[in-house]
Amino acid sequence: MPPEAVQPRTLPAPPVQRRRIVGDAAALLLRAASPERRHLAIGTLWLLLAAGLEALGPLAGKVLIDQYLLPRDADLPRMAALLVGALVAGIVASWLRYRQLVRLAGVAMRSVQRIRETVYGHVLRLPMAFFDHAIIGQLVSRVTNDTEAVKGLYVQVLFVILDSLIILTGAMLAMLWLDWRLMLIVAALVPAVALIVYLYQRLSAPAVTRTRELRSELNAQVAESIAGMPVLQAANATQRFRDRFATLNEGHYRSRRRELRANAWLLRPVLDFLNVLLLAIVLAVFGFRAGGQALSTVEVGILYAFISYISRVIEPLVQITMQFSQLQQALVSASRVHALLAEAETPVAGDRGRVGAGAIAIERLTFAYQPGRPVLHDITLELPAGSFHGIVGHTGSGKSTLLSLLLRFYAAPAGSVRIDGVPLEGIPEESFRASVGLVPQEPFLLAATARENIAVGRPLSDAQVEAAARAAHADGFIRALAQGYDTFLGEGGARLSTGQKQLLAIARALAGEPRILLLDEATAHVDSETEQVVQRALAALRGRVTVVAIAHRLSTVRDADRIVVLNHGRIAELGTHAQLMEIPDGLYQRLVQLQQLEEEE
Ligand SMILES: Nc1ncnc2c1ncn2[C@@H]1O[C@H](COP(=O)(O)OP(=O)(O)OP(=O)(O)O)[C@@H](O)[C@H]1O
Repeated sequence: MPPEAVQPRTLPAPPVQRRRIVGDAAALLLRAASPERRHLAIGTLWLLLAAGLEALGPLAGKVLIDQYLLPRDADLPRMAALLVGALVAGIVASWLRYRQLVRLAGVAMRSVQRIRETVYGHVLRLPMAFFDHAIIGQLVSRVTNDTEAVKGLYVQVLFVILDSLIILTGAMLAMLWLDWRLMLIVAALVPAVALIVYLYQRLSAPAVTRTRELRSELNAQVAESIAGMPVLQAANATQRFRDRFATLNEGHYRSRRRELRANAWLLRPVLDFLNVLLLAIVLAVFGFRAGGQALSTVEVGILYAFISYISRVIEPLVQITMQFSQLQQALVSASRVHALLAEAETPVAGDRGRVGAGAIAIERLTFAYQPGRPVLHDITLELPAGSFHGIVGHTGSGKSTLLSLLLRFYAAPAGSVRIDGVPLEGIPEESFRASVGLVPQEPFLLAATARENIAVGRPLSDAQVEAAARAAHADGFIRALAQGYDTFLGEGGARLSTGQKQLLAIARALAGEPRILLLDEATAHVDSETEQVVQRALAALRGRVTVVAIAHRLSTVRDADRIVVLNHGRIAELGTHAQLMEIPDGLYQRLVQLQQLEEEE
């Protein structure tokens, strides 16, 4: 296998700072749980009460031993009252714990539901520049898997750790009351456990982070392979992708195994050993104090209570530490979700102005994706309302970039683009998107019906959808489908030809009744007949809609009011087809001649 096949395709992650991960995760939890403050407070309060009631059990046992059993004082009514009291306290405590855990489970699930919706909503508002670098599978993983793992964080933090801490505190307080010196011996367990957790974390944290990274890469590869399946199969690359997947998967298995080893060695066995050690120490202390004599009745009672409490201290500590590996994973996930949420959203546009007739004015527009490397230079252009402009130029000359700026996918320098006199950045989003339609180069279709694909969630009547389809000359082929407008088009419109998809995309853009229509090589993949259909559809918009069409196929824009010829990000020529053809040795003329040659070949 070639070495590059095993390299992960994502950039190596910067070393993760533990403190930052915990801080990010805490910020995310607080944010998601803030509407649940009341439930959290009540749940914690009742859990405290439950722990208090549970702590009474061994105390009742101590009193029973001290006052009745050892002195052989069979005061039956009092003994029965003590036992019934302890039983009722136990039942109430169990009921309270059950109710509160159900309550906190609700808090956890609602919070995660909220986080997932927030993350998805946030992703929808991210600027296009973000998606230039995003890997789809990893993003999907953030929205689904990582948010699910955050639920683990809630379950661990809220249920196990909170509940365990409360039980622990209750038992420690009871021991403090019984014999503070013995309590101090038991309390020595807490730093010992802290040390174990620290060691565990040191050993397993890199493996936990790596496991999650690899899982996300596995997702990314599956998503990418499915999206590019025709290319993969045609290029006979499936074996290579299988190998790469297997290597990633093997890495995932190894790092998961490392994690589990640390878990298996450090957690339960060490804690169980500490439990035994502690019992031995407490028994030794009692033996030492008694100095060979029989224990007094008071001491027997205390010994009984202490042995009960030690198991109550150990069990929560075991629970907390056992949850640690999951907690680690959940923390990493939460911090990644937090990082995604920290990505700056597209700035909110102003609230003045709206698109009217659709006149576009571009003035001295210079734009760079990377600082210092402009791809558009000093563009000045007037596009009157209702006009039809074609944009042509060689590959990489900046045509799509200009369109992306008109679409506000990237922020154009303030004031350099105006629509009806209003700076682009000042037009409210709703009004802007409703007035500017796009027909992209790759017509993106949803796995839905033809009707839904034209409406894309907008509240359009059937008549409006069908009128748009007629205007795009798509009505004929849609009606010929098995269920007409209600025909399911398959994932990505798999049941349509490329030309039909393109007409559908035009219908979708027209259905919004835009004032401005932008087309990005809408005829690149269609046959000459469909191209003529598109041309007729565009011609019908003349005077009503401002049309800007990028075209590789020059015949599409031949009839445009003006054709803009871009060359290395600058306007090289501007005029009608006839005017441009007259420029001696002109760029446009050469493009036309080249295309004629290609067609003849
Ligand atoms: N998202 C991006 N990030 C960085 N550089 C980009 C990005 N998109 C395009 N470029 C660069 O900007 C330049 C102009 O690209 P653009 O896509 O606008 O050209 P184009 O004329 O539309 O090309 P084509 O006809 O091939 O679609 C190119 O050099 C390209 O590499």
